[in-house]
Amino acid sequence: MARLSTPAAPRTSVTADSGPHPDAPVGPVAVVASHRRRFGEREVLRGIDLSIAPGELVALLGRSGCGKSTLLRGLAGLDDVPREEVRVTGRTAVAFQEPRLLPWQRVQRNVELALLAEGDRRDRARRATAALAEVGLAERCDAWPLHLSGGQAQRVSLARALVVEPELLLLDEPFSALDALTRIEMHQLVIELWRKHRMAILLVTHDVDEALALADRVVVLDQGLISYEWRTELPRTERSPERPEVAAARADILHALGVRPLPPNPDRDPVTGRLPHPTNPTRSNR
Ligand SMILES: Nc1ncnc2c1ncn2[C@@H]1O[C@H](COP(=O)(O)OP(=O)(O)OP(=O)(O)O)[C@@H](O)[C@H]1O
Repeated sequence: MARLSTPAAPRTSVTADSGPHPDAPVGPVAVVASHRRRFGEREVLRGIDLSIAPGELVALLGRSGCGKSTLLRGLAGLDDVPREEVRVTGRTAVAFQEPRLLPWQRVQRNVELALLAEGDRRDRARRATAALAEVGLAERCDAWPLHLSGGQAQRVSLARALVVEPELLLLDEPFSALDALTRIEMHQLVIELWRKHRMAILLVTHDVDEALALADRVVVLDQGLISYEWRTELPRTERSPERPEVAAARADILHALGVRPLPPNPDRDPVTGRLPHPTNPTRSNR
């Protein structure tokens, strides 16, 4: 992975309710240009162009196997990609779908290990403690990973990513294995952390509603190419699914993903909207 050297300069806000840190560089934190990736005979990425601004929160949506994680791995420096195709400025950190904690190390040590090349032992411990407090786990520093709930383990994974103070945080479906309520709490936590630290985030997800609720920009990947983009400056508190522009974006994104809308019930009267007299009560309100 190549890193851009960019001059430090102030930058204007990219969103309605957050934006880059005042000290953030003026240029993009990541630039992907005509990026292709082949595994054997199969070309998984067929010419991706994507630029991520400092402080921007981008959601990457796509069907299973379309190449989302491949693109993320290239950005994270976990794949050998040509430097002219994938350039990243500053630090990156990744949180995956599985927390990937070392079970033989306590929570605190799992987070400290992300800093192995930095500072002295006391500094690493202090930063890990602070990161764990930020994700609400100050009390669990001495716990073993096996004693954590799924949501807690995912919080540790987030703390381990945050502790390196990334300019670009890469999240690869980090909420998909969580129950619905824990997922909502994690969404709120990610937004709080993002507002506070103002790093850019690339969130890989299958969940259209999660993407619409969290992102400034939703990018759809289809058959190795970006097929659709939606940008918004709507504050997150005003993105109810009923809002016409959100509903329209949802329909467009589903269309871009190849999901066809449910056809209207042919039994319903097109003028009155009423269904015929219910001979079968279980069908009466479909
Ligand atoms: N190291 C590899 N070697 C061979 N094939 C690979 C490798 N990594 C990924 N692939 C293939 O590339 C394709 C895209 O994989 P990728 O994991 O990027 O998809 P994805 O969109 O993230 O899928 P999912 O949503 O299911 O996680 C898949 O067909 C996968 O099998």
